[in-house]
Amino acid sequence: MVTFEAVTKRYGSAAKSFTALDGVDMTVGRGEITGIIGRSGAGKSTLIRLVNGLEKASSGKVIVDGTEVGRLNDAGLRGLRREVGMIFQHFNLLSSRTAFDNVALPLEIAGLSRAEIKGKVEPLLDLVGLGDKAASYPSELSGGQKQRVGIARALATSPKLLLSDEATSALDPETTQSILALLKQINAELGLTVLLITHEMEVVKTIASHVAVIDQGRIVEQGCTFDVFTAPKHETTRILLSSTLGTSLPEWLRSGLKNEPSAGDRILVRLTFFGATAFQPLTARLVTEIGGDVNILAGAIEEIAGEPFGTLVVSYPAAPEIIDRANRFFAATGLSTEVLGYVA
Ligand SMILES: Nc1ncnc2c1ncn2[C@@H]1O[C@H](COP(=O)(O)OP(=O)(O)OP(=O)(O)O)[C@@H](O)[C@H]1O
Repeated sequence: MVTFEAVTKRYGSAAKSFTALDGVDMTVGRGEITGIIGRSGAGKSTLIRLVNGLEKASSGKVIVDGTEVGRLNDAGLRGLRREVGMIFQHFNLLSSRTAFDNVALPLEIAGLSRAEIKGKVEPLLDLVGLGDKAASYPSELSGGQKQRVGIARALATSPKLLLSDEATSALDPETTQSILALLKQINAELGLTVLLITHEMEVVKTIASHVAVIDQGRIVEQGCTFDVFTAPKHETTRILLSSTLGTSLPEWLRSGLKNEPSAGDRILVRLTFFGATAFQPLTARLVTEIGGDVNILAGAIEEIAGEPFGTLVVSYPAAPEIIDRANRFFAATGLSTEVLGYVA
C-alpha cells in the first residue's frame, strides 16, 4: 500500500542542511497495521508527512497505492488526501463546530449535499461510539471522545489508508486501550491500512502486526512485531523495548552483575518463552533437573501482536556440572536463553 524507496529528506538550505531521513526503504502492507517507533527527533513525523504529501522527499520515491506522491500536482495532492486520512495527538478539532460538523467538514469541502453529509456522518459517529454526542462541542468531550471524533473525521472521505501521528500520546492508559481497540476494529471491518507513528512501545505491541524502528533518520530494523519484539537485533530496538517488556533487569540485580564467576557465585540466566514453550511448565522441570537450587528473580508474561511471550530471570549455582545439566535441559526443550552474568 505504501512503499518508500531510498527516501532521503533534507531540511534547510544546501549550505546548512539537516538530514531527517537517510535512505529509507520500507513497505506498509495493504490491510495491515504498521507501527513506526523511534525516539524523539528520529524522523517519524517527517516519514508520515511524506506519505500525504505535506513534505516532499529530497530524493527517492514514496509510492502510495501505486502513485508516486512526489510527482503529484496540487489537484493530485488533494485527491491523495481524500484517500489518506490522518489523526493527531491533539485531535485538531475545530472548537466552534459540533462533533457532527467536525466530521462533516471534509465532506463539505468535497462538495457533498447536506443530505449526503448526514447520510455519511451519522453512521461514522455510531461507528466510533458517539452516536449520542453529535451536537456536543469539543469542549464538552473527554480526550478519548475527541479522538473518536478525530477518527470519524479521518474516515469521512472513505480513505484506504489511515495515518496516526501519536494519536494516543495525550490519553490515559485506559482510554489509549479503547482507542487502540477502535482502530483495530476499523482495520478489521473496513480493511483500512493503518500506519502509525509512536514513541509508545505499548501501542505497537498491542495493535501493530508489523513494525519498523527508526533511528537518526534510518530504518534500523523492520518486520513482524512479534519477531522484532521478541528477538530485537538492533541496539536501538533493545533500548526502546527495555522499558516496555519484562526484559529489563531490576537495578538491584544489574548493579551486582559480574562478567566472570568466582567460586560460589550464581549464574543469572534469562529464559524466553514463546510459541510452543509458552504453555509448558518448564520452570518446574528446570528446578527438578538441576536439583532444586533455582531462584526466580524477575519475570513477566505479556501478549505481543496477539501472541503470548514470557521472560523469566533465574539464578542457580555457577558450578560447571550444574551449568551443564541446565544447558542440556535448555537444548532439549528448545528454550531460548541468555546468560546475563554472575552474582555473588
Ligand atoms: N521543517 C523543518 N526544518 C528543519 N528541521 C526539521 C524540520 N522538521 C523536522 N526537522 C528536524 O528533523 C528531525 C526529525 O524530525 P521529526 O519531527 O520527523 O522527528 P520525530 O521522530 O517525529 O520526533 P518527535 O517524536 O519529537 O516529533 C529533527 O531533528 C527535527 O529537528
